[in-house]
Amino acid sequence: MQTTGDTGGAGGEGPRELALCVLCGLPAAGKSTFARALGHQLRQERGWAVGVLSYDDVLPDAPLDGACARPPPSRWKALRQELLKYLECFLMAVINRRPVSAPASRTEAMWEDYVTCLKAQDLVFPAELETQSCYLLTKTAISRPLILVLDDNFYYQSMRYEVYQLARKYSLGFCQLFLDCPLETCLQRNGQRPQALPHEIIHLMGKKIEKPNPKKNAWEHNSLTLQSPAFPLEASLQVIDLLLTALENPVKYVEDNMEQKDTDRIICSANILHKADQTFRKSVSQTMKEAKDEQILPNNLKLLAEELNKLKAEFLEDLKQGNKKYLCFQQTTDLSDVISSFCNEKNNIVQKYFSKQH
Ligand SMILES: Nc1ncnc2c1ncn2[C@@H]1O[C@H](COP(=O)(O)OP(=O)(O)OP(=O)(O)O)[C@@H](O)[C@H]1O
Repeated sequence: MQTTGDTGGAGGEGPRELALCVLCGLPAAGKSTFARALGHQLRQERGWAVGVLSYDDVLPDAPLDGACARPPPSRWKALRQELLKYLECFLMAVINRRPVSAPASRTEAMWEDYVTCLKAQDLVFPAELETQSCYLLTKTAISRPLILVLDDNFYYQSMRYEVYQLARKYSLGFCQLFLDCPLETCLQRNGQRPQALPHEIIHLMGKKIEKPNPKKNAWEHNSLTLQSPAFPLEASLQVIDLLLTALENPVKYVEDNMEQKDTDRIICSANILHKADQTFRKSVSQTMKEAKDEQILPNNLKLLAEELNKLKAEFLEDLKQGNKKYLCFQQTTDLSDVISSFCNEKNNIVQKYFSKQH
């Protein structure tokens, strides 16, 4: 193993290629098996450095509350976040070409397992004065594209988003691989493992899992779904493509703005809908009051109210969908065209009932 020599900063080499790859899927979908094979392939065929961080290897799996196979959810979440802090320590070391220092606040056994995982993949080695809390980066870790594969279920998008935020914070590449394995296959594979999870957990996760959804979440755009059990050769080309895209397109601040724009647009749309709803309601109730004053028959009053409410619902739906002539509403807060169109159609309906009356 070679050392980095002066780990205090090997400036002048420019930005290095570094990407985080989130691997997600149901328990026993084959994530760890896939991650190992992928790591091997990338090292052999591409000469890349790869760190597979299997959460199962680092997070405690002993029942802490004595009742389930894993710690209770709040503790579990805290542990996962702690692990991301450890990952951040490593990332900062790679980016700044410095030794990896242990965070002051850490769970000792977990930190040791984490470092063991990095050492086993030739990414760090202990500093000369072997202190438990300081490790040097290997040449492997700093001399080539580095892919860090995070292997866990990541079944909620919020779990994956935490990793994305880390990528954004340090302008790293980011991608997601979803291993889509039928529930039955997962149950069957799980049943054959020495330490099988209770089947109910897999059933439950099957119901809860939020697959990567690039249409809904802009930040998930660089995602790939692989159909398990078979991961054909073509898939590996797709995977390489995904990783190359991540390496070549680190998450940039501009995406932050795009996300903010998405959020602003959603808030703006909601506000516009609310405003339109209130205006339509007011207009309908004013018309109904006028109709009563005109002494329209009760049965006709009922029909008129139904027609006007239907019209209101249609207009709101059109707005929501950005349909027809209101397509541009998402970019504007001006509702005057929509309201005048609503009033015209409303007047046509009202006219029918008023003329029946006279
Ligand atoms: N493509 C495959 N074909 C057949 N069996 C497989 C395949 N991939 C994995 N397995 C088997 O399925 C079992 C679960 O695999 P693995 O540990 O890789 O899943 P996992 O998704 O990482 O599970 P967990 O999330 O619970 O850690 C193992 O016994 C493994 O040998």
